Amino acid sequence: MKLDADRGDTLLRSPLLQRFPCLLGEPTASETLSRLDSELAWEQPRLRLYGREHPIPRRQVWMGDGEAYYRYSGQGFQPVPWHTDVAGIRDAVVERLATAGVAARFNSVLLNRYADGEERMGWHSDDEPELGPDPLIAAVSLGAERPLRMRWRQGSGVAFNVWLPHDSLLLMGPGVQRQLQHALLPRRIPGLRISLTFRWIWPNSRRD
Ligand SMILES: O=C(O)CCC(=O)C(=O)O
Ligand SMILES: [Fe+2]
Repeated sequence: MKLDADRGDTLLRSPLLQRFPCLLGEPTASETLSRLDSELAWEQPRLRLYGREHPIPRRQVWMGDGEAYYRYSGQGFQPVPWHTDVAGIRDAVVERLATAGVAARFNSVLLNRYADGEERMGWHSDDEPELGPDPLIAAVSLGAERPLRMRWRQGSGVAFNVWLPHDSLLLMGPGVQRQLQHALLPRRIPGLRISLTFRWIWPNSRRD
């Protein structure tokens, strides 16, 4: 059982897309979900889309080391300091990936809070310049199981769903952002979901 969790589930070999179950275990995973929900200062910034401003259809917190300044849709985000639980999840991710033979480091995380299946994130790749040319991104899911929809940016490959159960980890390896886009589309799935997408922001890449 332990071995299977360590090896995970390889969804794509090139670029590497791999899903691991049971990152934190219970009751830690469920307790962490409710602590993050109640303790973090969730924000709903307004972003400009096609010349009009809209509140994002979810809530978020940008967290990390002080140097991990990030620009996204024309706005800058200064990270809030690490919450103890989130630092613990970061360390568990690094350890699980190391066991799977993947070396990774993270100085920042975007936490996304989806109150229910109506809340969502549109099509995008995580390809901002501060992430470097071929970022490795690790996404942890807590709460309601929803599919991350993936589609190829070029060619005729078919789109597919990656279901992300409570307490799972999805590794998006180098090349995933360059070759694919992903989205969390609205679905009739009830329940709170919080995702944590861990990244490495190159220090001194501030663009403003
Ligand atoms: O909520 C998710 O699983 C997707 C989050 C995401 O794509 C991101 O934070 O860039
Ligand atoms: Fe993303």
